Amino acid sequence: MTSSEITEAEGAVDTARAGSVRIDHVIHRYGRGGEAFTAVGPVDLTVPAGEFLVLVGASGCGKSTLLRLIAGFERPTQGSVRVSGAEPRPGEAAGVVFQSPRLFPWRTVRGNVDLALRFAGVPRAQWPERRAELLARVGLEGTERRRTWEISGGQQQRVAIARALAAENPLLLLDEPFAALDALTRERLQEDVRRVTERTGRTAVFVTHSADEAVFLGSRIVVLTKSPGTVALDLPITLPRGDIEAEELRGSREFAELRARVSHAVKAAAAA
Ligand SMILES: Nc1ncnc2c1ncn2[C@@H]1O[C@H](COP(=O)(O)OP(=O)(O)OP(=O)(O)O)[C@@H](O)[C@H]1O
Repeated sequence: MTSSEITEAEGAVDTARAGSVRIDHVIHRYGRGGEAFTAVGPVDLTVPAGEFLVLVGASGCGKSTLLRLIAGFERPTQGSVRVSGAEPRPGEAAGVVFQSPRLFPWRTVRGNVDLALRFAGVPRAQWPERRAELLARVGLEGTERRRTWEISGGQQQRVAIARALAAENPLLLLDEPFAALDALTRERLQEDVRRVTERTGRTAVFVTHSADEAVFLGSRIVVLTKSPGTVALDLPITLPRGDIEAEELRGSREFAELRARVSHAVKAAAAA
């Protein structure tokens, strides 16, 4: 047992550890004065390093706002957010993947990944090796010279994931990254993201509308109430992972039961 496991077993999570997230009494409002609108909170949430947390909830309940607060794109109106023990700074706190890939269309796959490596401060001499490694990790070997408009939507989203992984950041934030993809591509990418985070030991916070996606990916699922979003359900997911094929897992009774439970909680939270 490592020292961090001992700490967690004792009930206290080491929130200064790289990749951990701590959200304390956070409330976030958009606008000011009489126009102010409370989008989130109050929320208290601690995400230990290495966890795969999925945020689920009805449209407009504040999932993306919470993710933006963790990324450091927004500062909370009240309360505090800490990533790896410090106030998050945009571009430094986490690798972020959005619903649309947001690639540079005039660049090749290689050019897009290299730009991320440059932003991450990786010395140029290491780019070829790191690029090859990142593209292999997301199943894009051999596509380096292709323009982003020459590859499929699923492949574009894989490039976006490779870019987010370029910074070697211990935290990955994903905001409905597969929502625009067809069902088959979506399932494949879910398997890839799960594998990548498991292999690299990264913490992930993933936003989705889908109970199915949440149960497949999450080691923990948090369902938010309708706006302003607060925690309605905090559910650890203990499905077998390493020893079971994705198809078998998706077809299992335990999977179906959890999916039904999450789906029910999302509907109840939206109606409350
Ligand atoms: N920049 C902004 N200015 C004002 N209001 C905003 C802003 N961003 C979000 N909101 C509002 O805050 C609420 C929460 O939005 P948010 O995007 O976080 O929800 P969400 O759960 O991610 O929604 P969806 O699932 O539809 O993407 C919504 O009512 C939204 O209209």
